[in-house]
Amino acid sequence: MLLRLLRTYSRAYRPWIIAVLIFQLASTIATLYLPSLNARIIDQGVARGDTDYIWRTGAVMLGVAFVQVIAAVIAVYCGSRTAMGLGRDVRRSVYRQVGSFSAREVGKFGAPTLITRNTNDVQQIQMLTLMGLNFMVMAPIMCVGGIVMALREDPGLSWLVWVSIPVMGVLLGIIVAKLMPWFRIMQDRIDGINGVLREQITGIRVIRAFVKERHETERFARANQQLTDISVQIGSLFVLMFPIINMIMHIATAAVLWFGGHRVDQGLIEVGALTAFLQYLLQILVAVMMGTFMMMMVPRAVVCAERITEVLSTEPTMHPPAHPVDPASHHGTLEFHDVTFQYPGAEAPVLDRISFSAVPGQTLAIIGATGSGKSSLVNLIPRLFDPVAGKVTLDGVALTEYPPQELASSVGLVPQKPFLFSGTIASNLRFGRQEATDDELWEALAVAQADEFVREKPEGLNSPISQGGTNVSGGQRQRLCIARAIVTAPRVYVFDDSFSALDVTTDAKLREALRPVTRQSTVVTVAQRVSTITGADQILVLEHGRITARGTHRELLDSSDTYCEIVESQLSAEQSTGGRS
Ligand SMILES: Nc1ncnc2c1ncn2[C@@H]1O[C@H](COP(=O)(O)OP(=O)(O)OP(=O)(O)O)[C@@H](O)[C@H]1O
Repeated sequence: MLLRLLRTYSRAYRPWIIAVLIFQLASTIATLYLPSLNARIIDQGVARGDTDYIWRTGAVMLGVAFVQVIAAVIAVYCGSRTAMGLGRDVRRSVYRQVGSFSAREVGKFGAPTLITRNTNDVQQIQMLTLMGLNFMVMAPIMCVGGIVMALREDPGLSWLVWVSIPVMGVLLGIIVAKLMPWFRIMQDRIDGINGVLREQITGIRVIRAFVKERHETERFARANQQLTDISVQIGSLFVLMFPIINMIMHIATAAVLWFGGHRVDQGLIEVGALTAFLQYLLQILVAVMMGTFMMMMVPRAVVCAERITEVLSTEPTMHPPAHPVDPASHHGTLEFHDVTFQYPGAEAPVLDRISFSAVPGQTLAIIGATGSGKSSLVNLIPRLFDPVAGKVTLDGVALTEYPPQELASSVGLVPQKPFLFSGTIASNLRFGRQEATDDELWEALAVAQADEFVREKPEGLNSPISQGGTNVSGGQRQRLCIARAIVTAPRVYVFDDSFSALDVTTDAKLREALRPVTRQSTVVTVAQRVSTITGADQILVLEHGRITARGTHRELLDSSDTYCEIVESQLSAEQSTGGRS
């Protein structure tokens, strides 16, 4: 998974990677050459008192060291560019993929893990690439080159090399095998803590209102402790790792000096060669150490690559049509034909064989108990979900065959939970139609009964809006969302309980102002308050996902007991008796 991901995304950086290889090779060869030059200075210069030789070889050493530094700097630069670019590309792909997800896929993963996967997980891959390009090239060359050079200096001490490397290798294998599942748990726990934090920050007001701070603090503490526990567990292996490597290096040094000293004594090698051998052995072990460091990162990166690939390979269930059909007319006639809808994983459908049609210039209202499926129904209109059976058409064309852009500009949804983006009031209002003029924005605000409070703000249309629109009140947010839909001038307006946060007077004024604006359009409105839908041309009564009655307010008062119950529970006794007579 990791290799496939790296292979795919490193393709664009081939020239840079080749440059890294060349310069790392140059730098490593230079590093390997230095101890042997040093040995020659000792054996042929110092031991024989040949100052000229020392100067000449010293100058060569200086030149080699200079080449090594320059090559290393260039290699690190190229490696960093590659790693950062690769990270950016993976992030972009994940972002695009998540952008193509329908609510179904987003619901399957959950927002916190999608965020972690596109930030923390990609960062792990980026780090591995960076370290890999810097160390993974250098470490094997240094290791093999070091072995060759060390054996050239004294084959008699070669057994020291053959013993120390496998010891390190076995240790590494054990540790990497242990780390792999732990890293998977760690990434899951990062998801967990992100999820808790996100929920708590979003619901901070509710938490305070219900004095649940202590409970929530404990919940966070639990998630935090779980992450800490696994981090400590992983850390304890890291802590063990480096002393073990150090110990092996010290034992190897002592062994080289002990056995090498005897060989010098016996005249089998010279002091300079012994020094070079020691330096090579240490270089080999440092290379193994670097490899170890890399290996430590690999298990975590493998887990991250799996998680990223899972996102990238998830097929969005909602496809844009292969051959989009442009409707012959653009009026806004909306029809549901025997539509059944079920949430993924749910046991039963939430909408059962729903059929109705709504025509331009008319208002269709949907009323029903909480949980009866009103929001689910209207969410099908902008194609947030697709029905599992039946079809929804707009001007005679099934939504599944609509060009996505066309559908987006045809349906203006004001969601139940109004949401604004960080920016300004103007940038939010222009969300659906960038070219709208300031005058048009003010007109929309006036209809939405929001112009007054916007005018009161010193910066007017340019007043800042914070993420989610948290710096305006619930009612103001709702009105701005209504204004945003008006600016788009869609063929179908969908108001999902969009007037609930407004007081009765503002609600009435807004409705009055909306009438001329929506004259040419179809209006679908979900309402809790009967008073807001009495003027609707058609009212659907929804019960457990089924339409149990339909008609105008008057017709329903005569025909639907459920509707009458709702009316009686909401309107004053005077109004309801007046209506029945
Ligand atoms: N994302 C979801 N996944 C699974 N089930 C869901 C999801 N959203 C809603 N439901 C379920 O679908 C049913 C209908 O919900 P819906 O939100 O459409 O009702 P509603 O009539 O709009 O309610 P309200 O008036 O409270 O907004 C409920 O039983 C709800 O639990």
